[in-house]
Amino acid sequence: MSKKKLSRIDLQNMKDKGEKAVWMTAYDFTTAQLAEQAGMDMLLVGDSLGMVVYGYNGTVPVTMDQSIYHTEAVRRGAPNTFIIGDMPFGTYQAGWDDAVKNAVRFHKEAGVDCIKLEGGVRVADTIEAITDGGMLVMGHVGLTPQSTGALGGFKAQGRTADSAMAVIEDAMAVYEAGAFSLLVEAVPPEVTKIIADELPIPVYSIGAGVDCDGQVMIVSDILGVFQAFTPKFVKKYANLGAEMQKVFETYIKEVKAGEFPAAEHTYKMVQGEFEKLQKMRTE
Ligand SMILES: Nc1nc(=O)c2c([nH]1)NC[C@@H]1CN(c3ccc(C(=O)N[C@@H](CCC(=O)O)C(=O)O)cc3)CN21
Ligand SMILES: CC(C)C(=O)C(=O)O
Ligand SMILES: [Mg+2]
Repeated sequence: MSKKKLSRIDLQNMKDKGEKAVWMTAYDFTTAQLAEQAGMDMLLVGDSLGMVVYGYNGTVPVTMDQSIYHTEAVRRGAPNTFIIGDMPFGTYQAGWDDAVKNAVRFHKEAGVDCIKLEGGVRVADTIEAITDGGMLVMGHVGLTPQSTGALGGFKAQGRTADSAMAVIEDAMAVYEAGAFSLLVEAVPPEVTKIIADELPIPVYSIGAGVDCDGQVMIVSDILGVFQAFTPKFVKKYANLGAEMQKVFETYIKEVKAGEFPAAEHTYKMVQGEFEKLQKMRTE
């Protein structure tokens, strides 16, 4: 099955027609290939890779190089899918110059279609600078995992009127700065609906309810392979972790018992060559 890669216009049309966009994270070639074959609208090479691939307890340690390597692999697996590069912590905080250069790296080295960065009012100028550079920016407001230090943990946002106002103001700032779309994370659905209704650009949710223009999930969560924690908003569509463990156990058992490899997993010597070899070794 070959499909045409979506553009920002397609994504905008989907919002305008009320058609949901579905995306997930991917960090490797194989997963990206399967997602493209399944018809995924977009793929995010999330800095969540720090937690689900590298085992850090947050996203703060993730580097630009790590993100580039994984994004290159995902692009090779999904050449016809809209790919979002996730700007790691520290690659856009120190100034526009840095931010624009790192956004350019994602495009030149990893072939992304857009980049995403976290924050609202405080990153509006940065979004504007990258947009002025001719690149597409997706905003990310609500729970912003790179600032869990400031937020006091991975906590849902917008649960009080004051906090909801702050999330809405962040969303407005991201839009006014020129972002082409916005991700809202871990916010009550009523607040997300206000944002999706008021902003003309597509508004997507992770843990922020159904009343918006699409959803994203972490691939390791929907497959049921990530065990360290499960956010409330995750739906596990399978328990592949248990399946994987069963495979590993069976493999161990069969090798120990001498049952694997069987004849069909081995190579045959060319006719007559083994006899020749035995003769050579006795001469
Ligand atoms: N595997 C994975 N899934 C994710 O959704 C995810 C990551 N990793 N890494 C980056 C961030 C971190 N995220 C998280 C992590 C934990 C909670 C969580 O456990 N929240 C609690 C409530 C905590 C509170 O409000 O105090 C919950 O019950 O949802 C939420 C989002 C979302 N992102
Ligand atoms: C929370 C999600 C969508 C994200 O930014 C990531 O996977 O890094
Ligand atoms: Mg991220």
